[in-house]
Amino acid sequence: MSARIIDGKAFAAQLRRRVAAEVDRIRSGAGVTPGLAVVLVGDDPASQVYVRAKGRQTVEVGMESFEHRLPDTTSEADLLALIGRLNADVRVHGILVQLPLPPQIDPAHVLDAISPEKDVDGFHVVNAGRLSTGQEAMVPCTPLGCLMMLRAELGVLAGKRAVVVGRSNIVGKPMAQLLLADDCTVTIAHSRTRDLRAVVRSADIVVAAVGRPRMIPGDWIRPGATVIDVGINRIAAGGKTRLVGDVDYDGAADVAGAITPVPGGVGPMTIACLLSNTLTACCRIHGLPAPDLGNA
Ligand SMILES: Nc1nc(=O)c2c([nH]1)NC[C@@H]1CN(c3ccc(C(=O)N[C@@H](CCC(=O)O)C(=O)O)cc3)C=[N+]21
Repeated sequence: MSARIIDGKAFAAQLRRRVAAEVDRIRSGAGVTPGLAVVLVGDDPASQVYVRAKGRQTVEVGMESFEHRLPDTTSEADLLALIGRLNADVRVHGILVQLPLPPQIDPAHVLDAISPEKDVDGFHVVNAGRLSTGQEAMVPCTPLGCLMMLRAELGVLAGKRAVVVGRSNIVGKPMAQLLLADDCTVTIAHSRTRDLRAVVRSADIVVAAVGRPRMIPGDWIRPGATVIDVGINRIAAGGKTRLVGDVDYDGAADVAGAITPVPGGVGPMTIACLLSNTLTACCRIHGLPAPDLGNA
């Protein structure tokens, strides 16, 4: 066990304190209170836990929280109508529609209906395009949190070999764009990658975002590498359940230079970045200088 443990929980608490101070500043200075609307369709228990955590932390940093819980029979038209109202609501600066959505609703229609400047998830195609062309964007929360932890751990990332395992629109692809913008040499690996072990083994930075419990063994990690584990997988363990990442933590911690734990790594940073993005969105909407909280 030699790796430094990257304490995402402490990191997130620190980011929330900075967000809270900025919220205070713009409330007293400009008379504006940032507001975040979270929409949950259906009653998936894990989603309810996250939505509750988001609502609580939003209020804790001094923002307004608007929660909308809709039945899992909600039609796409009704959800789009709600998004239209939130787009027009001047108290709302950020809109998050919790994914996944029930099968009768096409997530692409929903994400495209959210006004890009209120798209604090950064999932709208306009924000994806802006990120990939180096323009000011709303950046997806999970990769943004990973980038902040990497910068804090390593300082300058330029020239590092980064391997992102996973090519999802919400983590893998935007993560690769952020690392590229920080001048890393980036490889995106996935289920069809040949000799994944050798590819991962070449990396100074490994970001694992596949959603398969412990699929990356410790002996794939280059000694001294920095490992960011995005996976949050619930597995059965002795009659109970526990959370594990996409990386075999115990094995990787023996060889890595630094590693994020699960839980307590990327997850808490995701929510803190959501609050940071809401503050950023609010500042942009009101023409206020957006604070630098280590954003992309
Ligand atoms: N539009 C949308 N945006 C999201 O950002 C989004 C989403 N939909 N759908 C679901 C996923 C999941 N997600 C998590 C956030 C924090 C933790 C988190 O803080 N986890 C704790 C553990 C919590 C536990 O014990 O269950 C940790 O890793 O330490 C986990 C998962 C955001 N998501």
